[in-house]
Amino acid sequence: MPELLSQDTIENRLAELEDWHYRDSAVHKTWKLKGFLTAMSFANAIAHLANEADHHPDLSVHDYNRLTVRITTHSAGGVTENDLSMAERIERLRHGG
Ligand SMILES: C[C@H](O)[C@H](O)[C@H]1CNC2=NC(N)=NC(=O)C2=N1
Repeated sequence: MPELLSQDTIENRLAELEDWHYRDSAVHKTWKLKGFLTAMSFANAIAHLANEADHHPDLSVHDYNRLTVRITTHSAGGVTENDLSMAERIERLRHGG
């Protein structure tokens, strides 16, 4: 089972990523996209990535054009390397990496 990371470790890693925050035992970010379908498409792209990695974030398309992603490791009850790694992969996806 992946181990829980300390708040310091989590915050140091998130400092390398734009607009990601640590709260309530999870890392999360909200994007404002061009429109509803853009937000849905981005959510779907993340869903494919997540399924491949077998690590599944909470995804919420809300307020017309916003997507909120919340990532935690359910089996560990908090943030592990798997969550930070997924956040980094989502950023690369978003920036076409
Ligand atoms: C069997 C399978 O690997 C587990 O159920 C995985 C699936 N996806 C998961 N996703 C997340 N976010 N946390 C988990 O603990 C988790 N466990």
